[in-house]
Amino acid sequence: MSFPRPLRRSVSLSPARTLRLVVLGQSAVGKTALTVRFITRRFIGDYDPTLEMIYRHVAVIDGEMVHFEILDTAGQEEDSLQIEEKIKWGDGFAVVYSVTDRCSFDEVMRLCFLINHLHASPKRSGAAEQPPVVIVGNKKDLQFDRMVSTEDGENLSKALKIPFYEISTRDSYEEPVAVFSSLYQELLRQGHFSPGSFKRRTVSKLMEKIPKMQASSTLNSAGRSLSFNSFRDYIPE
Ligand SMILES: Nc1nc2c(ncn2[C@@H]2O[C@H](COP(=O)(O)OP(=O)(O)OP(=O)(O)O)[C@@H](O)[C@H]2O)c(=O)[nH]1
Repeated sequence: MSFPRPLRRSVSLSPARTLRLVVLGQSAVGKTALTVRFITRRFIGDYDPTLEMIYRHVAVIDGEMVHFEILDTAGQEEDSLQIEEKIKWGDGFAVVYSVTDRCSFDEVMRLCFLINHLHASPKRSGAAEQPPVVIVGNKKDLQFDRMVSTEDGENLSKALKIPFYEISTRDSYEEPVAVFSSLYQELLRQGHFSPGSFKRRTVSKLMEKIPKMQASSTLNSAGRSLSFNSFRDYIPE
């Protein structure tokens, strides 16, 4: 998989595409760790439980500049209206569970159905097409604490016809990249973007209240994304 590609100066970039992704799942499954790993390449061990956060990140994929807006949701109980609002906001979805937490796995199916229900719209190209969703089984490094087998994840993936990744955000940078990359590729395949379009939509009142974090990485002379030193280095907008 060729993602993300270093920026070469000779590449002429089309106008940016903006891709809104929502990371869903129960508390402590690793949603923030996954998002921050993708954006910064680093695994940062401890976070306070997340309130909603939108991360912005720019990556160059196959010569296209892609603006990611990633909504890292709170895993703690929310009312269903709030979750629905967030799901409606997104273009693509990562539904995360921890292989060490059976309850978090049981929640995946409910979230996937909710996403399909809310995005079943004639506006989507190919009415029968599902919105891009991936199921992510995180923390596979914790083999001794495992409560959900790989087979469980694969069976759910087959039943729901949704791609499945079992990953360790702690041990791998490539695996989180594959998760976000596959959502991008699927949105592209579905023709969700008009070529080179810069898609902006109205941000709902609820989303305006969500604190935003700017995480657009700059590119150094070696053509690699600069990482942030720590979570605190993000600059609030
Ligand atoms: N061993 C291991 N620990 C992980 C991994 N991913 C995340 N964690 C840890 O799991 C804990 C929870 O991670 P978070 O990213 O805060 O989880 P979250 O889903 O965002 O939690 P909420 O904000 O409460 O919704 C942290 O202590 C992380 O360091 C992983 O792949 N392996």
